[in-house]
Amino acid sequence: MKIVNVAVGVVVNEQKQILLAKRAKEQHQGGLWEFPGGKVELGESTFKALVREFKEEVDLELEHGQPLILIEHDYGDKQVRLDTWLVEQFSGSARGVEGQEVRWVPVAELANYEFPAANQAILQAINQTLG
Ligand SMILES: Nc1nc2c([nH]c(=O)n2[C@@H]2O[C@H](COP(=O)(O)OP(=O)(O)OP(=O)(O)O)[C@@H](O)[C@H]2O)c(=O)[nH]1
Ligand SMILES: [Mg+2]
Repeated sequence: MKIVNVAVGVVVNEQKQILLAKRAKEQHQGGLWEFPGGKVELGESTFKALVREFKEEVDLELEHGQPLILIEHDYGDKQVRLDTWLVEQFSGSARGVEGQEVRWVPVAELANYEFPAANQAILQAINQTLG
């Protein structure tokens, strides 16, 4: 099966809160919380894809980021590679452009949210880096 390359952003604000968005019911892994992001297009760098997706989905301008963790996960119906970045430099104020719920969540409260299975490794990396 073809693997889907996804750019995922863990955006942290000055209060050490992380931006989450709720995936729409009809999307893959719908109804669960996610770190915003999306599919990398042909010829696009991961960070460029991340900048584009954050503007499209939550209206934030990302300025700088660093690689956090690369995860490959097989959902059975879909195989994904989540190239996950930590972003502390950004501007704008987050809103759900596609009508999705968005929320700034303190690192210590992330455990209260339901994520797709692939995200467990991201949560561990966040705890190790910011926790
Ligand atoms: N953005 C994002 N995608 C994730 C996360 N965890 C995870 O397994 N995924 C998976 O990564 C895949 C691609 O993400 P996406 O649906 O956001 O892609 P996209 O924005 O280009 O959306 P589209 O397919 O509606 O155009 C999905 O299969 C999704 O289930 C996460 O934390 N954030
Ligand atoms: Mg997306």
